[in-house]
Amino acid sequence: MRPTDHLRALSGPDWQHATDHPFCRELAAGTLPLEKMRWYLVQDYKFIDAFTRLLATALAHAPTLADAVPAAQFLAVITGPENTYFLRAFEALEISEDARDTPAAAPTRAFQELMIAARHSGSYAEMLAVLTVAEWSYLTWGERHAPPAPDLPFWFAEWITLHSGEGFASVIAYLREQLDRAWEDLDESQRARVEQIFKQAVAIECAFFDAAYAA
Ligand SMILES: Cc1ncc(CN)c(N)n1
Repeated sequence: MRPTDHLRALSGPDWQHATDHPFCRELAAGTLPLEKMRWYLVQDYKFIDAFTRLLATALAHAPTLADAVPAAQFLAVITGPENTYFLRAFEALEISEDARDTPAAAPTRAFQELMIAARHSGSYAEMLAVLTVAEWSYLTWGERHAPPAPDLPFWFAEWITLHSGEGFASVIAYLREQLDRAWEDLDESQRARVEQIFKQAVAIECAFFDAAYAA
């Protein structure tokens, strides 16, 4: 079994919950209340900040230039089309600067802390564990709902297209391959730590969607 399949299996029912959440089902159906989407966008933009820094740090730890290039290209997507998606959605949904200034909610903080710890760990495998959960879980729900219905407003439709399709699938293939390879060089206690981080990241993905859905 691939190490990343082993890690996913360890996260058990949380994986299913994180990748088939009513929040995403309603988003794809266009029935998600806008207040929930506003909450999600404000909190997720805070997630993106720490995520971008973690991805940049993982890139710096890639063993070769060839291993770093896909991360650099993905970084350009996050800081390009994904960043402008947020800015356009804030404007279209009339989310003011003040509303965006709200403190990070508990699951956002938990994610930020996990990403900051991974970033400072010096361990490429730990960084990849968090990145892989974040992108693989999103690809899984994104693919369930792609392509978006043609009449869906862009703040729903583009969130699906950003997390589905060949280009995004190749990012997850890359992250999984990097983590599978890094895993081979870990000793038992390092593997246990990666397992714990992977499981924790999946649990926080669940908590993040639960909080957005309850907003
Ligand atoms: C909480 C969370 N997890 C993952 C992703 C996917 N980039 C995201 N935008 N937000």
